[in-house]
Amino acid sequence: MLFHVAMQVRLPPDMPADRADALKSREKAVAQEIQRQGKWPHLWRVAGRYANISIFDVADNDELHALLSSLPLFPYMDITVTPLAQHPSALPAEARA
Ligand SMILES: O=C(O)C[C@H]1C=CC(=O)O1
Repeated sequence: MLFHVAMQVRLPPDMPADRADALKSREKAVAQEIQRQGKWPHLWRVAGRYANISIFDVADNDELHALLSSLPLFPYMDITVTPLAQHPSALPAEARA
């Protein structure tokens, strides 16, 4: 199942820089491991914001929740999930230029 996921990071302004840096470093390692597993095929920065737009490819809602809640920044993110379904006008990838 594909999910569109929008994450807005909101670190507390008074969080010490070394704590924030450690969280971001751990976040990167976990995010890249999930990508290596093929479960996070798109990760895009939203220009001008500490936010991303992602596509997750997972078995079900429970797996998505497990992955999102495993992210070290999870307590500091507002996350909006949109389940994706097939569009009847969408060409299969192999039919596109
Ligand atoms: O920076 C972000 O958008 C938040 C989070 C998502 C992946 C990652 O490495 O950090």
